[in-house]
Amino acid sequence: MKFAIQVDKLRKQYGEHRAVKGISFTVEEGTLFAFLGANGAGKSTTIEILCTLLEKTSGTVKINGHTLDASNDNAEIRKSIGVVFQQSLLDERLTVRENILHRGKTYGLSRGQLAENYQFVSTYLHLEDIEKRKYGTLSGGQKRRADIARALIHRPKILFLDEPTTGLDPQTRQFVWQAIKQLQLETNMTVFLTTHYMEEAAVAHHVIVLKQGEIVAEGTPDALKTKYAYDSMALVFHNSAEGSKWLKDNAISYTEKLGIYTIRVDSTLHALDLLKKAEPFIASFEVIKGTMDDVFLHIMAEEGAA
Ligand SMILES: Nc1ncnc2c1ncn2[C@@H]1O[C@H](COP(=O)(O)OP(=O)(O)OP(=O)(O)O)[C@@H](O)[C@H]1O
Repeated sequence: MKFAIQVDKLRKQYGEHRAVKGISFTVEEGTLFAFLGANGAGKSTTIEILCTLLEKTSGTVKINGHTLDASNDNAEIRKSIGVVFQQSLLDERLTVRENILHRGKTYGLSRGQLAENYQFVSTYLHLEDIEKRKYGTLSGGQKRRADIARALIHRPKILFLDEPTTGLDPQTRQFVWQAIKQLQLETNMTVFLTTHYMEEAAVAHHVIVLKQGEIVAEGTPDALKTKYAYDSMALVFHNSAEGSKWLKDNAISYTEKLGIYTIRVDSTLHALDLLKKAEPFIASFEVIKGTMDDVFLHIMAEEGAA
């Protein structure tokens, strides 16, 4: 197994404030890695350190085999990563194409290589319709596409994205997110992202939940869902009194709201088993799968609200 990122006991202190408290984790090459956390958890601080933009207080960090803060390594790290932050870095007065090509030149790419790379980013981010427009005139979603294209022009091994879809409308968010996922899958690039959207974290290979500078949970989305979320089943009975009696007689705990009885189930098969037994009483039912939202809420509640 090859690691794109290795972080060991990373700490960051702003004066007296301990923003990151000795976290350790690894990111496998070619995976999509999601960093979750409530506001102020330390996500941006961590990502800025990994991208060489902020000095760490202590700990070791390796990016693509280069050790952060070792001689010349930070320059090598910068060449091998692409970064998209919440604030854009593109020039409002230049066209999208000019902005991206200008960025490519700062990496010393040859004319041929630059043209090839531009074609690559343009295809993935669908730049055809916006490349001739000035960056300052674009919508939020169009800007985001250009931001990501700029970060990819030198074909980095790792793409860092700090809340890439925050503030976008749902349709644009979906579009940008599809492009990121497709890129990751088809080019085997490592993608490290912070996000507030649980459905985005749900498709990551690995998720870390950060709280007040510490890792409070990590694993695959499935493992986290198994541990922190559960499936439930909503039942409507022909006769509520008879239905609730059946639940009580079978020692099944439930909550009830407006005649809908919700019970916890271990799995879909468990739900099926219960349905067979309670069939004479049931007018309708719905099995509700546990979500990453449940995971996040559960972890936040468990560890005390931020
Ligand atoms: N330059 C700074 N000086 C002092 N404290 C800071 C500085 N930058 C961040 N902090 C503090 O460090 C903690 C972590 O902040 P950080 O921005 O990394 O969190 P975050 O998880 O990215 O939050 P958000 O989701 O709101 O962006 C917060 O308590 C924040 O107030």
